[in-house]
Amino acid sequence: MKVLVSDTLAESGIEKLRAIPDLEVEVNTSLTHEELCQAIKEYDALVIRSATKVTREVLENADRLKVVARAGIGLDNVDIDAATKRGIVVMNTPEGNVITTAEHTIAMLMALSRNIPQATQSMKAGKWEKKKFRGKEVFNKTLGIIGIGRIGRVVADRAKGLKMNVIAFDPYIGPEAINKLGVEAVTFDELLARADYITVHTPMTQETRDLINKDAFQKMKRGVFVLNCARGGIVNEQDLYQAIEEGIVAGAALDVFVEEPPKDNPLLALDKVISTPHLGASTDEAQENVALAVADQVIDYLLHGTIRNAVNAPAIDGEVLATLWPYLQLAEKLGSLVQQITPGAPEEISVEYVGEVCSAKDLKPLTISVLKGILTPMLGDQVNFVNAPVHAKERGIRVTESTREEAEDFTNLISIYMKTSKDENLVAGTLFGKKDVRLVRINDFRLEAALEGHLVLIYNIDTPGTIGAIGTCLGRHDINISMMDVGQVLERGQNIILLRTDTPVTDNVIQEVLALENVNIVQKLEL
Ligand SMILES: NC(=O)c1ccc[n+]([C@@H]2O[C@H](COP(=O)([O-])OP(=O)(O)OC[C@H]3O[C@@H](n4cnc5c(N)ncnc54)[C@H](O)[C@@H]3O)[C@@H](O)[C@H]2O)c1
Ligand SMILES: O=C(O)[C@H](O)COP(=O)(O)O
Repeated sequence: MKVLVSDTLAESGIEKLRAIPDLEVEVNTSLTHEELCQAIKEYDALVIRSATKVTREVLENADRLKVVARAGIGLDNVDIDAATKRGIVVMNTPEGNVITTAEHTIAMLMALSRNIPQATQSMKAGKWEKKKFRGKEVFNKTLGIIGIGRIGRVVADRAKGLKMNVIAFDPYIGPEAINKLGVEAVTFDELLARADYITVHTPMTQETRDLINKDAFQKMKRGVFVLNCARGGIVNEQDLYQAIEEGIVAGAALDVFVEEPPKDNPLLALDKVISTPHLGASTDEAQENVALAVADQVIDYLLHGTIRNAVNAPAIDGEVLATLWPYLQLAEKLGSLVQQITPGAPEEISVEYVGEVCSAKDLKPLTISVLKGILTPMLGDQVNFVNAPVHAKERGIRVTESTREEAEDFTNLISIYMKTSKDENLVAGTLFGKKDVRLVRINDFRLEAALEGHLVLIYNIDTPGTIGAIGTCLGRHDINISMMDVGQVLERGQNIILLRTDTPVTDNVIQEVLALENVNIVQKLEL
């Protein structure tokens, strides 16, 4: 398998990837977008940081690509929807540069307060401007943190060490949880009104784009300092310029920009603005962390199918995957079976988990496996574990999941009910031992059949000689039956027969079986 590293990655990560004999690793950090669109066709994995733009166009050319792996956090340079549609896992390494970025924020905060970059520049020019660069203490000042996630809370911790009063606004974290960090939870407007320093640590979303805009600046204290070490555009650049000109903002520290590298950005010319070229994560330690983490994640996914830190697939670690693995197979096989026996467009899918299987921490991967099983016969290879829920949603399929811990006949059971525009069916299966996948129910029929290979499902009236006639018919066509299982509903005198054959059964043989006396329905299945 081939891995392309298209942004600068610490050598340790590249070595780790190269140490895997099954991986061929190419490093090329100078590809243009057009070149990447061409080159990507050959690769199974793409490793990036923030410079490579993984656009829809790149992904449309990525015929073999299985994973886009970001050494770092922000994924706004990746079209995640387009990747998901194509079944490409997008993963990042969310932990490795948190401390480094928080430290950079603190460094910017101190540099801003004491005019360190400007004073350095002035001295390099041979000047001694002591008066000009008088600064401010941060002691006892109020720091307002917008977005108190991984980085925000490390910033809070370090700022408390500087004896600042820390307040924070984060609508997705309850006030109690924020207060527990020793940080006062406040509303957005309160933060704007009270803070001497405002720092943003949110992701770039529709909601956070231009979050700090003209209106917000109007609500701030005069003389406030503003920092953005998160993403360019969370603080609106034109409005910031204006606020500095109007004297509302005494200084700004920017590590990130709407356009990177910035072209003719007037903010950079202002004395009151200090800036770094997206250096938040650029320390030896952080780069080592993210490079090693991304290499591990790519290896785990390409070689073992273990998905970690994926933003478009539920995360399953190796251990959980090992436990869930047989259930994932069972879920997918049952999904495939119910789809193949139920004609029409799926409208409703209800999955019930019974018994031991319920002890799995997260059943979502199993339900996704069911969807993958159902959709693959309809949509082919384009469906996978990543995009199955998206396809189901697009088709307006209602999917529900329920659990029942007390098992009856089986220690574990997965049941799927599917209603389509034409029919409805219920199938259920279990694991025998630790990993043998078995079908145990189709509607009211109980049976016990392995779920694999070329299968023929026959509904017939329970009369002597019918099974013999079916066997003879297949024998005439040189089709060997390797397994047969019969389910009965005695009171109705009805049978279902599930046959596994060594070779696929052709349509004309199916018609012949259907023509036999007492045979009502014959369906070919592939599992
Ligand atoms: N400058 C750099 O080099 C650098 C390095 C790493 C991360 N980053 C950026 O830092 C930012 C934060 O990263 P993180 O790992 O802490 O993310 P995180 O997901 O751990 O935390 C983000 C927090 O923002 C909150 N949030 C979301 N929308 C909000 C809103 N409208 N108002 C207030 N809070 C909101 C979330 O609830 C969450 O708690 C991201 O934008 C990331 O891309 C930059
Ligand atoms: O989101 C991140 O991890 C940071 O913005 C770092 O980006 P970089 O890897 O390009 O330095």
